[in-house]
Amino acid sequence: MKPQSTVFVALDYANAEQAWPLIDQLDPSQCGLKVGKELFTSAGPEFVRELVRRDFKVFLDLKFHDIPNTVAKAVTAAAELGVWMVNVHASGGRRMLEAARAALNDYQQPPLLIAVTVLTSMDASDLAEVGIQRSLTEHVQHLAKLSQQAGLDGVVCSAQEAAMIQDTCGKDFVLVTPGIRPQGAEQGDQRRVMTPEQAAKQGIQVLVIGRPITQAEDPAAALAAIQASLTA
Ligand SMILES: O=C(O)c1cc(=O)[nH]c(=O)n1[C@@H]1O[C@H](COP(=O)(O)O)[C@@H](O)[C@H]1O
Repeated sequence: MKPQSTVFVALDYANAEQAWPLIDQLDPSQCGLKVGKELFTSAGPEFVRELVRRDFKVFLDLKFHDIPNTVAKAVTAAAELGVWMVNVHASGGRRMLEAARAALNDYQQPPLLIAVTVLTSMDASDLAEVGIQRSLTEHVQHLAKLSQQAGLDGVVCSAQEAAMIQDTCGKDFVLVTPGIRPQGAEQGDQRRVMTPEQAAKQGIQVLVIGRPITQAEDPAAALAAIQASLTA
């Protein structure tokens, strides 16, 4: 039996006032919440603390990518907020990843530490343009292995790469997949997408879904429909 996938709603709203109407309709035992750059920049750490107080699992998606000392301090600040998961960019390199890992060593219940491999908005031509010579799949695999060697708990990747990473890194390595699009939903800026049903069948632990929920006429109903499709 494959582990059940948890949907994390990407709260990509301009401010807290716009986010609360949806959050108020959600059950913390049914989904997690992702706070990214837009909302964190406007609503700040107190908003994140309030979500934690309300028992939500919070994925703080600030994709830290900086020198090792700075990233270590930033993931420590995230742990102090009580978030469930925090991410960094794998392309920050081994020493940065190891510094982030070491920074969380003293916590009894540290947040899951996850590395972004290749953004799901990128395709092969985007990668070639930034000078990566190997194929997109090979690059994702390379960064996943590096992240695992550095002691991270898992990676962010496209659901299209899930089986390959499970083969390479094992099934306990946590996979977090954005770029999830229900059949017929607009792809927008995402390039490597998969439906929620297909992704859940692969035993991906965390499905990150934003606009198909937040831009729906009734976001809570859109989330409920996606969740029903996962267990159908
Ligand atoms: O780390 C992430 O969450 C992330 C990594 C990635 O490769 N691609 C990606 O889309 N994300 C985030 O996942 C969310 C996807 O949102 P939608 O495309 O609206 O479903 C956004 O908040 C992105 O910032």
